[in-house]
Amino acid sequence: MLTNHIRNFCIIAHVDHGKSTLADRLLQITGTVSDRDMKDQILDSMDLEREKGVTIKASAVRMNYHYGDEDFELNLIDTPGHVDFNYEVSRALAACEGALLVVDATQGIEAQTLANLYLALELDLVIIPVLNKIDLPSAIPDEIAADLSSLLGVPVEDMIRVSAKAGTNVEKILPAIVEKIPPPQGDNQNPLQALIFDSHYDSYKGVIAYVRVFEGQLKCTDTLRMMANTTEFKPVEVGIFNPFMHSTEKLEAGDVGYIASGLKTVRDCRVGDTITQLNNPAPKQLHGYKNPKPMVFAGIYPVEGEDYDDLKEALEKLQLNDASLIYEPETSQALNFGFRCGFLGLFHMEIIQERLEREYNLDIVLTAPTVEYEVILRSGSSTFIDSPVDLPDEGEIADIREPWMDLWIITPTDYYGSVMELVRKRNGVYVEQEYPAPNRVQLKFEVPLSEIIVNFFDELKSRTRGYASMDYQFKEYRSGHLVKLEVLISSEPVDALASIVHKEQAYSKGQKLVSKLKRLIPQQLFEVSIQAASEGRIISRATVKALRKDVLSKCYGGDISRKKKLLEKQKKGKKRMKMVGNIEIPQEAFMAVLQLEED
Ligand SMILES: Nc1nc2c(ncn2[C@@H]2O[C@H](COP(=O)(O)OP(=O)(O)OP(=O)(O)O)[C@@H](O)[C@H]2O)c(=O)[nH]1
Repeated sequence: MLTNHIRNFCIIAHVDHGKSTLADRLLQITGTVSDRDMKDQILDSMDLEREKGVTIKASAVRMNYHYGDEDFELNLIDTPGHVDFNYEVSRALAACEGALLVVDATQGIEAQTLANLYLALELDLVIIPVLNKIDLPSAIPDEIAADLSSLLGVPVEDMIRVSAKAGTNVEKILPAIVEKIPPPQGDNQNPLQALIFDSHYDSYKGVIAYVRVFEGQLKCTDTLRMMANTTEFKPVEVGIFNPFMHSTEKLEAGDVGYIASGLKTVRDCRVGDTITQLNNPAPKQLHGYKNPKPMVFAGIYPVEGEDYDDLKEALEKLQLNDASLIYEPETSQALNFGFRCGFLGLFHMEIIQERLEREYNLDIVLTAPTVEYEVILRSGSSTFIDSPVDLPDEGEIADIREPWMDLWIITPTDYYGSVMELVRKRNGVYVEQEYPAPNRVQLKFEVPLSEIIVNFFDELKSRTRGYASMDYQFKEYRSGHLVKLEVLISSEPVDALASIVHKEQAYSKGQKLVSKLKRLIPQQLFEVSIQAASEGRIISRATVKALRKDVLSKCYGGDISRKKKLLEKQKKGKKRMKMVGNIEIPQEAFMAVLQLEED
């Protein structure tokens, strides 16, 4: 097809504003998916993936659309919904010339609405504003159209008001796409430049790269090369999604489609990389390649030791489709064998945790998440550590630096004070504010990442009755007066309970932790001492008194089966305990470090 009959676009929205529902409707009205085949939210194909074991991920769908006596090819590219995947979002946007900006007419502009909009504007995308959920009684489309109009600098009449759920007005979007979004540029005669904007692993065809061809063309007989990663490969197949994988003879400049690479890991096929031809390479790669770096780290351990292999297998499987998840085996004296995992951010961590629990049915313990610290040594060298256990001896350390983030929060103005207080409590620094809409304020802060990885988002939501939204981005490493806070149980340091904290908080955190542990550690047959220590000093101390626990004393008479039952019950209770030396510590205690903020 001639490129002037192609339109490449994506849908950007804040979470839950209706992106997937709208995509479904568009596929339906263009006849890409028949009504009968219409499965709700075809673009969210995680369930399908799970059921079939192979992936049918349609995150780039070709729709045919007849308009004004001409046939058009509309490529809809899906964008990931979470802040932690901002980089992936930016690459998906880079594959398009335009974007539908979907805003919920009951909610208005939210943090991701703005974050995604700014990404799209940076890439010079044409924006088509769409107000969704106009069927809801609580919708205030006039007000929100006015807000959007002043934000985008376009007339109120330009907002397309739809109900993606009911299908109302959705048909008005297609002509707008054809008329407003420019066709792709590019020349089939130039050397090949194809941008990878997503990928997934397929057990038969290897890694499938989702590509947008900018220049040149490619066939399945060509030998190809990733320009940043330098991997060379011969494709197994090339094709398009309509909405499922459909092989074609070639992909040309302007096209969106897939290359089945035969590669075994998504790590060899990085989002943002440029694919070219081995024997006729492009002079340079497309702009914007970056290797996303994990920012948040935590240990993941099976509750039951025998689940270790299952956990390992589950992580391997998750990593097949998620190049940004990293893990390596780790042993902890308290939690035995597990994995140290790295995530892009707190939402990424939650997603992985949830998938391990729900999809793989695993009972896991997550240790307190940490960030990656840069430790400057007195010797002049520096090292990065992501676990308090790896911190060098205090005497060797000249400085510890930690990652700081830019943080944006949008909230109704009523909660202004409460949000300010929350961020201050987390050592954040106020930078500026803007009013993207009446009664809504966008606050910008700088904040240490370590302060927002535990319970921050939940607290923000509860303080603002669910109305605030946030977005954050790495800014820089800064010196932070950081120290290690250790916990000693019966004079033995317990690695899984150690943390790195701001010096001025060490004392209060140490005290809280000790009193919490005192409540959580059950009485044993002997006295147990709990201490918190930092910089070589004991900050706080408590004792759990000895107790002789005799479950059988409850049994009078000689009912042997009842005795057996009680012993059985006691054994089970013990299973959820971890032995540290000869002391039983419940799982909960390891989470205590995490939950200090809540007290
Ligand atoms: N009443 C009404 N509900 C809608 C409409 N569009 C979407 N919804 C509902 O809003 C919720 C979120 O819709 P999704 O399409 O999943 O939103 P999304 O933006 O894709 O959400 P994420 O995938 O989480 O980013 C669902 O419960 C939809 O049924 C609409 O036009 N009217």
